Amino acid sequence: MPRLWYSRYLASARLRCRPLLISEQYGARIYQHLLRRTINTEANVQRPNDIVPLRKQLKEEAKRSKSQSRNGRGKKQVAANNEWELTVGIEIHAQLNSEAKLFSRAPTSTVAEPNSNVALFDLAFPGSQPEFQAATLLPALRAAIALNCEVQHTSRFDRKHYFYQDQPAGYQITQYYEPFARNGFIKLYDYDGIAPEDGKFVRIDIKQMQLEQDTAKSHEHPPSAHFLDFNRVSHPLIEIITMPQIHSPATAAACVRKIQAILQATSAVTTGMELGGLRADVNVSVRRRDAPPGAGEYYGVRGLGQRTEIKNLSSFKAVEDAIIAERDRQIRVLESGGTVEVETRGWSIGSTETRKLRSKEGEVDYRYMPDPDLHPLFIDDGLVSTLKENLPTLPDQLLAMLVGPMYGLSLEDAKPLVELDDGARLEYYQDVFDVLQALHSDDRDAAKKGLGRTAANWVLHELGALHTKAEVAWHADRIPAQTLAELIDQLIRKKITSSVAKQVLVMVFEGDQRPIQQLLEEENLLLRPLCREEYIALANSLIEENPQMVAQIREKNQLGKIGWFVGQMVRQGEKGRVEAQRAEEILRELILKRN
Ligand SMILES: Nc1ncnc2c1ncn2[C@@H]1O[C@H](COP(=O)(O)OP(=O)(O)OP(=O)(O)O)[C@@H](O)[C@H]1O
Ligand SMILES: [Mg+2]
Ligand SMILES: [Mg+2]
Repeated sequence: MPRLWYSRYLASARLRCRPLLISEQYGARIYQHLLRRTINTEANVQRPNDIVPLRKQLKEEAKRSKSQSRNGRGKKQVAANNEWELTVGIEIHAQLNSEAKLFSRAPTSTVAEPNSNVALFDLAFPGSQPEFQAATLLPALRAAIALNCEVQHTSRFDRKHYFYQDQPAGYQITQYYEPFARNGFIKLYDYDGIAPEDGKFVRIDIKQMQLEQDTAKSHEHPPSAHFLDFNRVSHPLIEIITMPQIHSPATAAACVRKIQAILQATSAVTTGMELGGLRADVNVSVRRRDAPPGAGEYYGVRGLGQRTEIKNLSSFKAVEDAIIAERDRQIRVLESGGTVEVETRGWSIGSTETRKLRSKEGEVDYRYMPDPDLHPLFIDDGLVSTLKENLPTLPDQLLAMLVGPMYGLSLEDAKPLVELDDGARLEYYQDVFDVLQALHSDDRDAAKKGLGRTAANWVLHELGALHTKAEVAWHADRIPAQTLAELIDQLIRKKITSSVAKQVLVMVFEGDQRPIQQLLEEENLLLRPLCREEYIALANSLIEENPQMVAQIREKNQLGKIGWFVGQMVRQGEKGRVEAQRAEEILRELILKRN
């Protein structure tokens, strides 16, 4: 057992919140007692400096897994899939988008100084009582409705007992016997990234959703110290439990990804997996396809193999990789005549093996019991139907809209727009599109058709690439939607060339604040089109200088080389005056039509 710095870290806590349901006088006494015990806090709190940022860990993990698949892991997987059936059920814990904690009025901010958002109840001070914060129910209900669950009229809170330093009360309050939502489902399509063997569509049932408290955050300081930050204690969570109906690692990852997208679309959560707002436990079992059904059963699903559970996965890739590793481990155990033990296992980013955390003997008996301090939760049907009517558009509906006639996008462009930057990219895209549409309000339908696709190309690829190159996170304010739309408009109206548009985009991205029209005029970038004769003269001089290339195009039909000539014309022509499309037309005429 590591030595705990529990009391010292706790002593640095500043209790900003009022104690709940206990007298002011009592609360004030405890508060003063805590302050008196404060010991040189800043000096004592060591910050971890050896922790590698998650993004970096994920990048390294991706590199490693690439080289692993090059080493032939893929082949083994196919062989394993033929003989053995994998079964997976997932438990997802998601932090709700709520200002208050589940049972106290302490704020839920995740960026605050450690131990600054803590009420006495969160620390299980004697005499403090839970006070259910009804507002936390709204994001939970939006999530349940979006996941097609039946919201229960009555649900209750239970205590799940275990002793660990991240849980000051010695129990977690959860909804074990009577959860607030049951019998939901999620639909996964091929475009969600499900495994090819799952075809175009699978439906995964959701057994239930329950409300529960989060635990404190432990900061490990090897070799023997743990610091505890109680800000996260009692942050409201929902646990979403799927039925054991997933049969491939890719589909499991797609399921978690889609649940996250739905939770984000309904503002049920504020952050996703990368920022720790969502964690997944995966339960894995295997069974031989040609053997009699196994003895395992889970709520009506029979014939399952023995499951193990891998806790606390914090990326979609980790979900997929941990399942692959655990499936392969179980197959190896069974093929060598062993049995799969009931176990809780762990997974580290970049690893190739799951590791045992505790076996059945080590499993905790949670001694569930109804919480005597909390009323049952009664949820009114009227509230559920109001929320249902006002539910935001869900990812599948958004995709359908983006590939539909109004925006006309390909699925390849629509998917990242929906998924990137927690919806901020899509919002920006729609703003750009709206301005463009307004600028073209007098065009006929046919002319308007390309607007959606052009805007997507600039938002996703051109502007996206600038962010990537500058290694900065997406920021919608960097180029206001109105400005980008005006720039695209100049391009569509052929007042500038596409290389000028890209050049201007970089200028604005780097801070040029001039309105687009003014910038184009002052920098002399507006297109003064060449006449046909000028294009022909330019093209002819290039054709004469490069007879071999011309011969290759004419004789070997190497049409791709026309692109090279186009590039040369754009470069050699007066700055910003040569339009690529027009140049290609002329080149094709001069080079090809002679034959
Ligand atoms: N044999 C099996 N193979 C694969 N998955 C299974 C199997 N049996 C059950 N599961 C999955 O395991 C999960 C069990 O979650 P549940 O919350 O009901 O229990 P738990 O894991 O014991 O509880 P907790 O981890 O919350 O303390 C479900 O997602 C279910 O689909
Ligand atoms: Mg569970
Ligand atoms: Mg579990």
